[in-house]
Amino acid sequence: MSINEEIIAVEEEIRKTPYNKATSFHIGRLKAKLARLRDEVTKKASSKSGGEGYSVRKSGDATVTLVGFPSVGKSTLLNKLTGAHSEVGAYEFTTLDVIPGVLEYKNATIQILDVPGLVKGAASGRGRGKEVIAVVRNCDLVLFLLDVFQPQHYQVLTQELYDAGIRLNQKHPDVVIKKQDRGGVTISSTIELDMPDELIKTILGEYKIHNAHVLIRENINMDQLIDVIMGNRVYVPAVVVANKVDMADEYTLGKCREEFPDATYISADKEKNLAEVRDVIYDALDFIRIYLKPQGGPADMEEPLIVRKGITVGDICDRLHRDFRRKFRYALVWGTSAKHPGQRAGLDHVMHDKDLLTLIIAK
Ligand SMILES: Nc1nc2c(ncn2[C@@H]2O[C@H](COP(=O)(O)OP(=O)(O)OP(=O)(O)O)[C@@H](O)[C@H]2O)c(=O)[nH]1
Repeated sequence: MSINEEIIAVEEEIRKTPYNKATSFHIGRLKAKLARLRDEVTKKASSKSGGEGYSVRKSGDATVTLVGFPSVGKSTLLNKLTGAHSEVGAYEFTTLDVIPGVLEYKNATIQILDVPGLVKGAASGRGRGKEVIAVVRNCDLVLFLLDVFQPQHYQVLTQELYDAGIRLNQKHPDVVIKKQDRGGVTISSTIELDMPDELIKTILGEYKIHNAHVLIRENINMDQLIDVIMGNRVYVPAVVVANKVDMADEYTLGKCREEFPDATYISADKEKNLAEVRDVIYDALDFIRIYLKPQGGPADMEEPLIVRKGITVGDICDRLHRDFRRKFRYALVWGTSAKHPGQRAGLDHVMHDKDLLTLIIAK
């Protein structure tokens, strides 16, 4: 049996097994096996491609990947948003390589990548899918572009990315596994868990983890536990945009809206609602503005530094100059992240939107 056949067999068995307390251990083992098999396939696929770079170098403040089936209008949207010259064709697979475009919006420079259509089987290395996956793994936001006539594509696309270890609109589970040399598995949790300890131990056992401290701070399911054990998952935000509304009748549009009430409905070709797409991208990227204030002088309120939410003083040092972290003495912070105006802060201090920052760097 090939790995892909094995995967199908295990998936089938999971689907067929009714979930209850008695079968949960069996299912847990199957899921662990499935995750391992999928990982093997992904690794094989990437080693076959010689590991050579398909990736486009990241530039700007954030990178967005357009993901969609062939001919849904990705090249058209990219061109309209950024003025890049991605070839637009009325046939499938016009995008043969990654085409980067740059969207300048509200002081942010956002790189948008149009990648070859993701087709079923991408995670297993079919078509050019594995290259798309490599790009998606490294981006900051996935923009699913759907054809309003074919919303069912969404399911295929998200499943494809899921199988390749990409988790959309999810946070890394709040679980820490510390492997030990002996002492068995000890589990501590700060909340009540649906999964019994024995099941957690069974799943860990599938990965030959027999001695470990496990700290769990949220009510996770089996899949999330496996994600933590595998350790190579990426967590990426995603938004949905439905295209070609100019051709859609009320019924088609209504059906799509029912399924995707939060999607943005556009016509890339007729430039309808493109401003909304820019806002959706900007908001989903969670940008914040930091105003740099030279010591003793006024802050530069004209050109804030555009960074992502969660950024620390240390990260900002790295961005400004390669020596700043090493020569850093302390920072002064004004704004909502500061306990009081002009609070002294260290490298780990997390900045908020519209904070003012002074860096004191040794000469
Ligand atoms: N009616 C209509 N047609 C559109 C719209 N956007 C794109 N198209 C057309 O759809 C076809 C495919 O568009 P592309 O932008 O090449 O699609 P793509 O997703 O980049 O396709 P691949 O490169 O094959 O992955 C072209 O004929 C476009 O003119 C739209 O909003 N409305």
